[in-house]
Amino acid sequence: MDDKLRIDLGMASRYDSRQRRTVQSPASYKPANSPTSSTTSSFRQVPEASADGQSSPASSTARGKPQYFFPDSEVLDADGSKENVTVTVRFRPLSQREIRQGEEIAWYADGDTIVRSEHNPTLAYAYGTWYVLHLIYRVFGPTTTTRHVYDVAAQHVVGGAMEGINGTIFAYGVTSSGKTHTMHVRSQL
Ligand SMILES: Nc1ncnc2c1ncn2[C@@H]1O[C@H](COP(=O)(O)OP(=O)(O)OP(=O)(O)O)[C@@H](O)[C@H]1O
Repeated sequence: MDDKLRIDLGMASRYDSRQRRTVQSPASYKPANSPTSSTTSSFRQVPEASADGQSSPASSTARGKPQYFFPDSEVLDADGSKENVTVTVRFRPLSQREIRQGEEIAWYADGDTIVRSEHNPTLAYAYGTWYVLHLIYRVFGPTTTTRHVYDVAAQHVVGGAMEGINGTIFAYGVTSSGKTHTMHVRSQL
């Protein structure tokens, strides 16, 4: 990743705790080719492979045997309306130090849903683009307040938790990309 790309990726997910009963503990998840175990989304149960490599019917799965769940792309809408995991991208402004050092913006928020390369405008990630297996939901520019990011990207997950719906919000990005600022700093809302 370009070291001048200053983005902070937040991912929020929610799902009804009633569905949770059908899912094994995280240790038994086996997401297909997922770069991170925390990017769980909607899952479909895949018939467990028998010892000879053939799939056995789900109904023959013995109690206590591990069950594996894979991301099910079929449940995802192009508009993300059925997606339980969303990715939001937040750009922070260049710091004074970076400005002094002559660093430049490499990527920017082009509207609410597009991340575009400053150097190659034809290169962009747009709403609906798969990014680390999930859909970019919203893109926030450097003037966006943390309060607004929270309202758009996180409040519904927090509200869901109050109603008993499991949810996770986390931020990831390179060092100094703004994870703590986004997730923690109340005084800078
Ligand atoms: N949206 C923003 N607007 C203004 N300043 C910001 C913004 N995001 C981050 N900063 C500033 O950038 C610096 C780095 O941010 P922060 O500490 O949140 O990064 P981090 O991703 O948590 O870093 P690390 O991974 O090293 O812990 C801080 O000084 C912070 O105040």
